[in-house]
Parts: sequence; C-alpha cells; structure tokens
Amino acid sequence: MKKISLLGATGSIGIQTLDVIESHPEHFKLLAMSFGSNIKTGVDIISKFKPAFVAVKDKETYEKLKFEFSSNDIKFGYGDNALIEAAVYDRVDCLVNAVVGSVGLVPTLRAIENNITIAIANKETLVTAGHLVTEHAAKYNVKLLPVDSEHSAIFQCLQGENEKTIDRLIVTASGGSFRDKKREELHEVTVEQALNHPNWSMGAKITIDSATMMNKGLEVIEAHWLFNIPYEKIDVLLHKESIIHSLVEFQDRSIKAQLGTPDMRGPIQYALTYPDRLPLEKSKRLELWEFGKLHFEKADFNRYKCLQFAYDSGKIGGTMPTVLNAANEEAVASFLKGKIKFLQIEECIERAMDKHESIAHPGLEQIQEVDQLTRNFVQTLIS
Ligand SMILES: NC(=O)C1=CN([C@@H]2O[C@H](COP(=O)(O)OP(=O)(O)OC[C@H]3O[C@@H](n4cnc5c(N)ncnc54)[C@H](OP(=O)(O)O)[C@@H]3O)[C@@H](O)[C@H]2O)C=CC1
Ligand SMILES: CC(=O)[C@@H](O)[C@H](O)COP(=O)(O)O
Ligand SMILES: [Mn+2]
Repeated sequence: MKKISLLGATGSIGIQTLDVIESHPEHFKLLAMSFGSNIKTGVDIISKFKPAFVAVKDKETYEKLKFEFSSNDIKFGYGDNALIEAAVYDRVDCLVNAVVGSVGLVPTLRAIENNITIAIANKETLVTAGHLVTEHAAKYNVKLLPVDSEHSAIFQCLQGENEKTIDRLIVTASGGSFRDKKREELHEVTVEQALNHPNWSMGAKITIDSATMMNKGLEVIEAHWLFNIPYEKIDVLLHKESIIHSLVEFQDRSIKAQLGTPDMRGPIQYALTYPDRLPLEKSKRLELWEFGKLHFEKADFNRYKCLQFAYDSGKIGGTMPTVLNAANEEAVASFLKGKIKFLQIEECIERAMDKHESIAHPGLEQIQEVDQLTRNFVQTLIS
C-alpha cells in the first residue's frame, strides 16, 4: 500500500489523481492533501477520502474546515508551513505535486530531504529552480517521476535504454486555442476563447500557457532538467491531435514514441505504479483508424514568441528561468482577471527578461528574491 500526499487536490490533476487512487484502493491510500480555497470541492474530497492531514491556503478556509469536521480525527493547517507539513506528512511514500505555480518549490525540496518519491506535475517548480530540485534529488537519492504527459511519454520511451544513446527529445505541442489564428488576429482575443483548449480539459493557468505556447517552453526547460539533456537536443513539434505525446530519437536514428488518447490519468497512474502498470479504469482505447491521418508541423518561433523566450532563458540559465516563470505567472493571472490583453503576456515576460541580469548557480533565497522582484516589476507594467 502506497501512502500518498497530494498537493493541489481540488485542481484538474488533483481530481484525476484522486480518481486513480479511488480505483485502486488496494494499492493507494490518500494520507495528506492540500488545496487553495475551493472549499466546496475540498469538503467533498475530505468527506470521501478522510485523509489524516489537510493543508489550505488561508486562515478563513482553515477555520471553516475545522468547524465542518469538528467531530472527525482530521488535522488541519494553513499557509506555507502547512503546505510543507502536508508534503512530508508521516513520511508518505509518494508526494504528488499538482499545485500550480512556484509555490510548489519549497514543499518539493523538503519532501526530497525526507526521502519521499516525487510525482511531479507542477512544472513551474522545475522551471524556477530545476538545478536545486535535481541536485537535491541526486543528493538524497530520491526519484523524480514525471506526470506531465510529454515527460511521461519520454520517460516511458527511455525505459530499458542507455541515456548516453539519446540524440534528441521531440516534445509535441497541440498549438493551443489559437493555433488556427495568425499573429495579427491575436490582439483582441478574449479570456473565454483562450480557455477553450482543443484537446485537453485543464486548469486555467496551463490552458492560457498552452495558448501562448509558454506551456511548451516550460516543458522544454522541464525536459532539460528531468532528463539532463542540453537545449540544443530538445525540439518542439506541432501535432494538433495530441495522440503522440512525445518522441525520443537515438544515435542510430531509431525513434520511439508514446501514444494514447488525451487522458491525464494515464501519466498520473504510471508515476504512481512505476515501474509496474495497472489497468486504467474507464479509459478509451486508442484506435488509430478513427483518425486516419495525424498532422505535424514545424514550430514557428516568430509566431510563438514565448517559446523563443523559454529557450533563451534556459540557455542563459541561472536566475533567468526564474524570471521567465514569475513574469509569466503574474502576467497570466492578470490576463485571467481581464487587466491585460493576450499579447501583453509576452510583452511583460520580454521586458522582465530584458531588465534582469542572470545570477549563476543561485541558492533558494536568491531564487525567492528574484521571483518576488520579478512579480513586483510586472505589476508596475500592469497598473
Ligand atoms: N491539468 C493538466 O492536465 C496538466 C497540468 N500540469 C501541471 O500541473 C499543475 C496543476 O495544474 P492544474 O491541475 O491544471 O491546475 P488547477 O488550477 O486546476 O489546480 C491547481 C491546484 O492548486 C491549488 N492552488 C493554487 N494556488 C495555490 C496556492 N497558492 N497554495 C496552495 N494551493 C494552491 C488549487 O486550489 P484551489 O483551486 O482550491 O484554490 C488547486 O487545487 C500545473 O503546474 C500544471 O502546469 C501538467 C500537465 C497537465
Ligand atoms: C496534458 C498536458 O500534458 C498538457 O501540458 C498539454 O500538453 C497541453 O497541451 P499543449 O501545450 O501541447 O497545447
Ligand atoms: Mn504537458
């Protein structure tokens, strides 16, 4: 029985992780969880799964939960320390980090220090401080298992392979909600249009990232850290059906790909069962004849400027990816609130990166300081 802590339980990945846990009660037990402030969904999850510890973002939500579950034996906490407490609770076997944003960084580092296997969906943590996370994982001999569909695909392609023989990673991209629009048509697009992803139902932030193609940029940096591959050997391929989840090319020009219907429960479950597999309940079998054709296009870096920014920041390294990520988080949150237009997201990121001089080999405090300064700077551009 694997004891699991789940950060971001009320989110898109969180709910699908709970679905996987629920379908294999003999294998998985939810011991601790966290969420932000979606109390209605949070209460439903707590009532059903009865975890031993629950962390929430703010005191108000905490007080309401304490009252709601006063007759139960469940412990509650709130704020940053509670998020860490949930991550390492009772030395769980596996932390599923499905929170959104760089808030997931410190809990991940603390879980690694407690020798807890990390199933990582929270790509912002790897983008903002990939060197700290991977160095920590190596130091404590802890596994970092990918949940993101592309990285799970690459990870599955690499099973049984010698990593020295990898020639190239090919990360596939759907193109997002505006893939059929020209750049000139993006000036007046709405939040509602941007949230309409063609293939996946996901949280708001990642859906906007997918529309700007920043999601793919973040994934390139995520792949760099997870698989220790230089940026020159990571390509992005437009593939509008999201059926091939990514590919690996080896030195002998052989290419392996991982395919499946777009269903995040597959990668989530694989991270939880690795190196084994279990049946995936209620899953649709992929029948390639239903598609007939699959489509591929070269990624255009002038059309998708965020993709270029991500490669640039990754190659510069140091604190530049921290700036890329923090500026993007701040700009996307403002776009979602209707404060800026869609194309201003990339303007904010470009200006934040232009202003920043990267610090090489930053420690946690420097990362946190740069993250906060970048957010403050982006706010001055918005207000
Ligand atoms: N959705 C998907 O299919 C995929 C997602 N990912 C990645 O997984 C991560 C989660 O994505 P997704 O599930 O879509 O996101 P959602 O927005 O759906 O869920 C985010 C979760 O994090 C919680 N949360 C948000 N902010 C905070 C905070 N400051 N402190 C504590 N908890 C917080 C939310 O709580 P509440 O809502 O209660 O406030 C919610 O439970 C992201 O990094 C994303 O890029 C990767 C691949 C696919
Ligand atoms: C499901 C998943 O892993 C998302 O990150 C997905 O890849 C988004 O799709 P695109 O960014 O390719 O539009
Ligand atoms: Mn992905």
